[in-house]
Amino acid sequence: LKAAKGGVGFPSSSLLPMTGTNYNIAKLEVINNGKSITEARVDIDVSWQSLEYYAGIAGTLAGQHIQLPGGSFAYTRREALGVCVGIGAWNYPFQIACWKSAPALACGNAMVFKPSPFTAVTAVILAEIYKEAGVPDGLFNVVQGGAETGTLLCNHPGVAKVSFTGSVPTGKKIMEMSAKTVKQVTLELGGKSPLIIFKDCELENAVRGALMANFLTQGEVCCNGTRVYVQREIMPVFLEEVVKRTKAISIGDPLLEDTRMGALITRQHLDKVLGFVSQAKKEGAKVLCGGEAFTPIEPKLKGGYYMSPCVLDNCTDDMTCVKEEIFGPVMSVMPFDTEEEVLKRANNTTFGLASGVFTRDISRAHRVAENLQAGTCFINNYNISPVEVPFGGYKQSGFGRENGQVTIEYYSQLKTVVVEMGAVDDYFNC
Ligand SMILES: NC(=O)c1ccc[n+]([C@@H]2O[C@H](COP(=O)([O-])OP(=O)(O)OC[C@H]3O[C@@H](n4cnc5c(N)ncnc54)[C@H](O)[C@@H]3O)[C@@H](O)[C@H]2O)c1
Ligand SMILES: NCCCC=O
Repeated sequence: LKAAKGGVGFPSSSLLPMTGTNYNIAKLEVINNGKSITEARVDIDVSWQSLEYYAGIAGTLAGQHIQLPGGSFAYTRREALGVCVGIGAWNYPFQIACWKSAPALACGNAMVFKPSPFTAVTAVILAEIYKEAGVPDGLFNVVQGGAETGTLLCNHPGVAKVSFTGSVPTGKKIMEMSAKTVKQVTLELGGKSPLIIFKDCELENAVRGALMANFLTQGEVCCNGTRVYVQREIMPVFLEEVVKRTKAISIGDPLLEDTRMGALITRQHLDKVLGFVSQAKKEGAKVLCGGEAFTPIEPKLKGGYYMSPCVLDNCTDDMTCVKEEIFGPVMSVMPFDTEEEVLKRANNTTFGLASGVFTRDISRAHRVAENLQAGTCFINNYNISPVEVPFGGYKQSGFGRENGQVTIEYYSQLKTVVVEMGAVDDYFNC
């Protein structure tokens, strides 16, 4: 099971069949969400890696010793916040529950977790796993429900912190509710991330990267690089390759080993994504492939929420498909000429979750990473999120981080203890 190390992406070793509990959770996640079994396995691997990582860190939490004059000193203690609420989105149900609860529990907090009502099942499995591992009753709790339940949790005076994963509009409400009792907040919100492909890139990798940046989990990934900027000279060859491979993606029963794209989350969401494609056409974009409801051959899959992955050409920065988060398998491709120009265009958004650059020029790669206004920049890859690496947004994509050591700071508070070793000053002369 430890063969797979990685994140959203597909380390090839993670495609090995799994057995036992992890495989059962992955299957449940497929039924929960509709994503392919190969992806769900990666999600479950990333999830247990998060539990192991923070369990290891728990014993290392430490403060600082500060020497003061006269032998006095101060020290700091990292302490728990109290009851933390976790509210999750439906695209990575089990993984989100682990990314929030593992650091929360490692820091000594209790957590009440509310999954999305569209994917209610696997968070309960996590609660069972914690119980089996010896976590005392009441330390990790799952409550089911939608906006109303989430509102009650955010307004509860006994809650110290809310860690939220979801859309920007809901994130704003969470912040507003939490402000009433000055709760700490972590917001992991949406994105419309740029992926910049320079003409000196390794084209094969850039094409694979563009698929990774757009079509995992049916395109329902917050950090997807859906604004693909391609340097003009290589646009024809890039488009030819990317369209050829997009057309070859196998869509169908997500429980089958060969399937690489399952079903979208709901009929309503499928209609919304298809609506973005229609709007893009009206605004002048050209559909190079996909963008339609898809009916797999198997009779039992009729009526499923499938769509063919879509590549849009002739896009411009002012189009709806380029400005708004679609959260479906729709890639918008645009040409650019210079580094300066593409950086300006890439940063011209209220989002700032992720970004990517493909180039062989090492100086350019780091310069572009420095200048992109996003919480993550992938160089020559995309959508890799190992548990050791902090993940989170800039601008309206949120604040706070998940994964990595830094997340400890978001689930704990610092107490300072000041120790006097001499006499107290007779300042008042009395
Ligand atoms: N940055 C990240 O790490 C990350 C990860 C996954 C998804 N997302 C984002 O999530 C969005 C898609 O997920 P979604 O449709 O589930 O988002 P959403 O905002 O509709 O819902 C997210 C969660 O909030 C709850 N909720 C809804 N209204 C609420 C309210 N008023 N008060 C409290 N809770 C409320 C929902 O029940 C659900 O559990 C996309 O925008 C995507 O980019 C971000
Ligand atoms: N697995 C991390 C990606 C979550 C974003 O949707």
